[in-house]
Amino acid sequence: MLDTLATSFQKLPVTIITGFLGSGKTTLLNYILQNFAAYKVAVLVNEFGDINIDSQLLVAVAEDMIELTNGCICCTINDNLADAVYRVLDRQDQIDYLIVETTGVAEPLPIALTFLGTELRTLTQLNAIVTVVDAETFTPAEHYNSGAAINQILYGDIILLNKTDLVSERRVNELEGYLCSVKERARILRSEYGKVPLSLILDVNLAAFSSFAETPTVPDNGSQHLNNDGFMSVSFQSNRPIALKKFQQFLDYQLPDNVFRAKGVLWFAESPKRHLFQLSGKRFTIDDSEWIAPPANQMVLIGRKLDALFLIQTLNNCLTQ
Ligand SMILES: Nc1nc2c(ncn2[C@@H]2O[C@H](COP(=O)(O)OP(=O)(O)OP(=O)(O)O)[C@@H](O)[C@H]2O)c(=O)[nH]1
Repeated sequence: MLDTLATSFQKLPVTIITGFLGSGKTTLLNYILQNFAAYKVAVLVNEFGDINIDSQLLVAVAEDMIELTNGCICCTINDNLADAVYRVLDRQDQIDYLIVETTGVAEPLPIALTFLGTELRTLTQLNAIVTVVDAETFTPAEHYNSGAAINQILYGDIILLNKTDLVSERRVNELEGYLCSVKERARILRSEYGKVPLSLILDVNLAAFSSFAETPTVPDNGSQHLNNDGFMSVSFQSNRPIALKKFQQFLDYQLPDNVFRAKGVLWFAESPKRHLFQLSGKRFTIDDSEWIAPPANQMVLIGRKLDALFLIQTLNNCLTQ
């Protein structure tokens, strides 16, 4: 019935952006939103953590954006993701393209199967899975510790070797060779800050050739991978400003090695600006912009076996008295 009805509609093209923690997914999404002007795009952004920092980093956070609730998309595959897609479809007169950004710890397969293995396949067209790889931090050995991370590569139709500005040409060539060897048919592209010709990653219809495109079922254990991989997130919020020196101390001496990724909007007592803090692997950046809401601190830290109490107490100690 739905199949017949759907033939009179244009299926909504869908691109899934996946990739390990901090690889550059939101940066790519921002670039797409700024440069895909001919299309009216809806994005579904999902975050691993209680506070949605990504939504604050996107340039076009408008009524088109539907945020999923906390937790990984593929853990809530039977309700949140599908519901959100139906909400987008309900307003399909306005939307030409759907982009789903997964969390860095998401298994891509259950997400893809939401589009391919349910009634949504009659209404949507999974176009491609784009996997962003951090050229600086990617090492096969570490990624193999995470089932989700390697599956992101294995199921990627397009692999974006990002952050090439941070590594040598030789390293990029080696990585490219490695990625070609584990994922023969993938389209591998190099990028800095996600900048690639959009015609190479959007509206490309590559997913039709993916190995799992014919798979008709949704796995029922999609929520297990978070526990298996051991990732967890810790959230910190405060309405009191941070003392810059104490925060520097925290970064230099107190930040545990098992915090792999952190991001947040920070309020420093010494500055009237809004500071965007990003930590990915060992590298961090702090950029400033103007406040668009009353100043406050919001930060999410992600890693394995985190000591939540220690992190929150230590960050609390960074606040001004
Ligand atoms: N030097 C450099 N930094 C980059 C590049 N792409 C992204 N970044 C930085 O890497 C950090 C993480 O980028 P995001 O786009 O937030 O990464 P993400 O994959 O969305 O992160 P999660 O959703 O937390 O997994 C940010 O500080 C970005 O500015 C790049 O090509 N070169």
